[in-house]
Amino acid sequence: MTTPRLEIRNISRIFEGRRVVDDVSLSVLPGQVTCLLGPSGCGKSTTLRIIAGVDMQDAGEIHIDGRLVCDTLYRVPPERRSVGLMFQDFALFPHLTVAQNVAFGLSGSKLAKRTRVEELLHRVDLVRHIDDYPHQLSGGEQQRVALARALAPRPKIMLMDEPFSGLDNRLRDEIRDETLGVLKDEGAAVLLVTHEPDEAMRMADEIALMRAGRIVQQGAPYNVYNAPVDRDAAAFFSDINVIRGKVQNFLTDTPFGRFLTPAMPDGSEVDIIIRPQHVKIDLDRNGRGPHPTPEDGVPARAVVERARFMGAESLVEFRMDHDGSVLKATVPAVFLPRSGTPMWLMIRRDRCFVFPASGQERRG
Ligand SMILES: Nc1ncnc2c1ncn2[C@@H]1O[C@H](COP(=O)(O)OP(=O)(O)OP(=O)(O)O)[C@@H](O)[C@H]1O
Repeated sequence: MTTPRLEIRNISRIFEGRRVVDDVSLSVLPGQVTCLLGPSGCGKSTTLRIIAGVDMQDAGEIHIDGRLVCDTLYRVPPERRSVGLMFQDFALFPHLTVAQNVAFGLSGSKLAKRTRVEELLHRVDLVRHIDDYPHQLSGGEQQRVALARALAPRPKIMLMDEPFSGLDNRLRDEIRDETLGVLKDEGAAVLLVTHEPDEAMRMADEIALMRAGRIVQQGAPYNVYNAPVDRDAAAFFSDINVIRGKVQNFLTDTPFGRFLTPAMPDGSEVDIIIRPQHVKIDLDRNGRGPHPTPEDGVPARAVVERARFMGAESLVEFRMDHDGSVLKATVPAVFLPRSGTPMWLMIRRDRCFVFPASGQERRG
């Protein structure tokens, strides 16, 4: 089995009596990108700062390549952990050229340093700017220099805290993809903090979903998206529709048909969750809809409340006939039916998640 490049075990951090990082464990293999994903304030940056060695945990251990670097008694100083850092506001030194910035953390002969600087500037496609100063570069170019500078000493681990959030949308995707390519070439283990699900889906080999100081789910993006552990985990990645029902004899009846709910006790309420892109829309034919199918269950009637064109897709909101709730559907095309148009909706059963009902309703 490969030894994780980075392993943190049962890390906790308490600020003013509040456990902002709560028993967090995770590992990152060499060459792997793990995204620590969660809403603002959930403890992502604190976790990263502890790994970097600029903050100290109250409990737990950090191991790099199988060697303990920090517990509550023993502590390798930050500069000896072979950790590269890249933050959103991790500014370049304004009075140094691009080459001098990249060479900043390097030791060795002048020639060896120059070779490494040129190699990295080739990778990030900035050789032509080697003697320029930061103010002569665009935001995206500065970001690439910061990446080259962080990678120059060949860190075993790269810690990145929202590194792309200062860039405008158009640039961001390009820089993300380019950065990923460079990180993969360099083979460092990467732990990237973000609150944006899209960024995590785009960058990560593995996502660790964090909430209120804890990691609630960890896995490949495909699994975290398609098999969320609970309703909030599902809702973190997209809008969701919630259809509530009551369990009877291990089954739950809904306007979209009957669902098997074997693990739920009789009389309990369940939330059946479906993402808008997995709602199917069909026309109303004189009050009749499509036939039920095993894949999509029973159609339920609704009228269009409003439809909006979003660019890559259209978002249609429906008012359901059976209880007046609102259901959202997205269509990857221009589809803008008039308000009040009757239609039939079906839901893809293989894409439904069933959880015990949570306290707060999120319908309509
Ligand atoms: N030095 C500190 N003293 C007291 N509280 C702190 C300190 N640092 C962080 N916190 C608190 O700990 C919680 C977690 O903060 P942290 O910065 O780790 O969250 P985050 O998930 O990275 O959020 P964001 O995405 O907004 O940066 C927050 O409620 C924050 O106010």
